[in-house]
Amino acid sequence: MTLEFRGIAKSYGKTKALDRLDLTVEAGSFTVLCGPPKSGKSVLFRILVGLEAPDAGQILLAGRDIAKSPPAQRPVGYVPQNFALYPHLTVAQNMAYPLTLARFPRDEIAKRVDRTAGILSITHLLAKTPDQLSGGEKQRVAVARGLLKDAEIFVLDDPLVGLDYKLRERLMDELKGLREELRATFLYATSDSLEALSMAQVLAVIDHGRILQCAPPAEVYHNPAVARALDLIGFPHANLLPGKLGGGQLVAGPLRFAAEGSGDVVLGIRPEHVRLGPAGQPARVTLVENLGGEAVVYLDLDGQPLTAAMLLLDNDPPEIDAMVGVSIDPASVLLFDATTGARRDGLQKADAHG
Ligand SMILES: Nc1ncnc2c1ncn2[C@@H]1O[C@H](COP(=O)(O)OP(=O)(O)OP(=O)(O)O)[C@@H](O)[C@H]1O
Repeated sequence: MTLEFRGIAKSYGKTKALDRLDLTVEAGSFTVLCGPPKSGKSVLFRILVGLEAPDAGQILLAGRDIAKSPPAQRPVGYVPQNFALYPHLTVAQNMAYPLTLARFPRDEIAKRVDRTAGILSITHLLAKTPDQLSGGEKQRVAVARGLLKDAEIFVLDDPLVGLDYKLRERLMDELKGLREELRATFLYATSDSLEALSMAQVLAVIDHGRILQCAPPAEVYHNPAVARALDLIGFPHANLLPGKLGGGQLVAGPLRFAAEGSGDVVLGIRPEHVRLGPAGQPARVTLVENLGGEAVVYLDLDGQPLTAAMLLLDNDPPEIDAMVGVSIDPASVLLFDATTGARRDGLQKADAHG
């Protein structure tokens, strides 16, 4: 069932949490909603689940508006951001709790608990109480509880936050497998753009209660629709520089490219497109983060800060304060309107002469 949010608005006093948000979630997709803290992810989810009512807008499920349906009648399973397990109940009882409340038959509950526990590899924990579990195990139980419902759509609000790297990787894999097994739509929120890029089939970028772009992750990464989407997705963060088009040139601080057009623009340059070598414009290295296989190199190019990412195949990263040559392929420069942030034509046909 396709899920469509249309014009969803929600304010708390003067805070606009959702600003006439539109989003279409394809049936059976793993859609990741990625945006900074306070961008409206949790509020959107609470509205979908029915814990809160929108001020305006529709939630269409297969074309039918469910915005006013009682929560229990919505085919939506929910893993909230701040889960709490009941300390006096066992894992099995914790998982079963929402179904017990909804007066499901006992044998049906037992069947579902066993099945979901099996999928999430927590069968051995079912008789334990929360105080006997590690942080990661508790999180897994909370996820399992949200997935127990017979639902078309499962909503997971930042379920891996706070877990260590290895556990996150494992749970990420399991969640992907789970979606295939349940044949349901997964809508997953995170503020970690690397997590979003690695998990999403479809990536919806949210900021200030609006969707900036909704597309496959590679499309968002390589073809951001607006400057803010480039800024939010990817790490290390993209370089965003103010520039001016005119007289056959694009000038951005010390950078110059041949270019058509006129007006104020913002240049977006991914760190991996800032090439370092003996040739090019001289820049001073201000900081180096050595990540093992690659390094993030922070530069000062004639007063313009610039971030470069370099693979460390056979070479060592440069030393702090060393002078390096910087070159940027004009075809990799993304251009945005300085006022609206909207994408403009790039420099594909131009030559750099920096
Ligand atoms: N019950 C509430 N009362 C008042 N303001 C609220 C309430 N719930 C959310 N907000 C505000 O709405 C905005 C969106 O919040 P929301 O929790 O959806 O952000 P989020 O994207 O989920 O952030 P995070 O990644 O930190 O969870 C924020 O400014 C938040 O302070």
